[in-house]
Amino acid sequence: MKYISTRGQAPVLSFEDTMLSGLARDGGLYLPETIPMLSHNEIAALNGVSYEEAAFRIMRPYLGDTFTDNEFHEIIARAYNGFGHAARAPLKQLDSGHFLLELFHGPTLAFKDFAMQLIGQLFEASLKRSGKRVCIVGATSGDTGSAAIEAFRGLEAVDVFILYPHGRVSEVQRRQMTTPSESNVHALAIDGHFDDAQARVKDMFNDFDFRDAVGLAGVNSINWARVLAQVVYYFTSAVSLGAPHRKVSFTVPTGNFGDIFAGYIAKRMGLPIDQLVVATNQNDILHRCLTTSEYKPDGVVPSISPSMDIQVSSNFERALYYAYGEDGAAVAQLMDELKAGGFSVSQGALQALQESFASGRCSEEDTSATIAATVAQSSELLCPHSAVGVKVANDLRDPATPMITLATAHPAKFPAAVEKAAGVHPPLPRAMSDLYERSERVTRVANDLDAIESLIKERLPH
Ligand SMILES: Cc1ncc(COP(=O)(O)O)c(C=O)c1O
Ligand SMILES: N[C@@H](CCOP(=O)(O)O)C(=O)O
Repeated sequence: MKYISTRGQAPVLSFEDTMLSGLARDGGLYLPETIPMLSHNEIAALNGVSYEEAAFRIMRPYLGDTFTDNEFHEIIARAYNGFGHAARAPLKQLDSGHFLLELFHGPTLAFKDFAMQLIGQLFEASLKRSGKRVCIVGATSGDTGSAAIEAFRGLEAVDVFILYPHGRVSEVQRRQMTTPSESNVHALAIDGHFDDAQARVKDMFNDFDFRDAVGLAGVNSINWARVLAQVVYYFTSAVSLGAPHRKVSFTVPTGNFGDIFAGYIAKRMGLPIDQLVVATNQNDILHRCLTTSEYKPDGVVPSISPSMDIQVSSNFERALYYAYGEDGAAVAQLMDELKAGGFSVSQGALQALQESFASGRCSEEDTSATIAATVAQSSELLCPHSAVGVKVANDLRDPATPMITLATAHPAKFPAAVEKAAGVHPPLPRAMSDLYERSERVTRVANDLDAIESLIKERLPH
């Protein structure tokens, strides 16, 4: 399996090199040259197998000869061993025809653990074999950072620097990033919002001297392996509701477009998905683009679902690549226009996007009201991101088709918003109950590329 860039001008890479290199050298994002299909029978045969076995069967075709089957089985087993639920991604029924896919039973209580725990194991196995060392730099609005730090803390051949927007993540998210004591992990609080942090990370990848000097790697969803790992739970949940013999729909709380894009890949692999619904908070650039064709970032507004406070949605580029008929030059042109303020999607591409994705927006008031109503009706305490999904799913769903809404984080990561909405305090799981007593280690940084690069170079072991 070979991987190509959305902008068409970067070297074609293997799975392993794609995983270790992050952003393509032309600024684009890597995608597999072809998307492998699973047959009707292969999908049906996923029914009743463990999450780990399903993960093996779904991801194996993408890996080429990077690992033997045996090695890959062991990597997957280690990745999901620490999850707090035997099913890994259990489904709960909310009401007739509406199901919640709980993706928060991993070590940092958000869906990011599904990919990050796996990537931690993949990196470790690959780097042990090659003897190489990498420097991971990531941007986070809260959950990617904590999942990355958890997955890579203490690893010999990896240093991790996570940029998070100062004052714009929840206290639990911040503490998950700032309290690990291992010297190879570094939390950096940047003056700015998530889009600034993500832009600086991409700048570092595009600064080839820096990139090559430090051995830069990325674990944001620019990394194809992140998206790939997230494809798995679309299959396992759909199959448990009767796929491939019947269609299901998904609603996905969306910010950087990685999770919903994994759903799109699942559909292209043959999973019979009816609606794929993008659910946004008040930072609704994706909903506006999918309904009007205009993609013009106009400033991030803080919300009670802070992990989705994003206006420059990285993986939308991958969706645009397919919507423009796999035309890398057209994507590169749009990304240039974005740098200058924004772009309009062509009519043909908009139609293609609308054939793949529906969308809706949830206000702050509706987010709180959905948390309150859901706990009253079904005893399920939602985090604000999942509530955005549930509200939009209720607005758009077709009662004839089961709807699965992705519950992307545990309510205990956002206790203030949840308690205000529902009057219930969500306690942290026991393993984390002393989180508020642990001491924090964080460095405040300006939104300045040179300053951040210098700090990283100083901190790296010489
Ligand atoms: C809890 C939570 N929900 C939803 C999202 C949005 O996911 P994506 O960025 O893949 O669209 C995020 C951030 O990624 C998140 O942390
Ligand atoms: N919401 C994310 C933002 C980064 O997204 P990613 O999927 O590209 O890593 C977060 O929690 O950090």
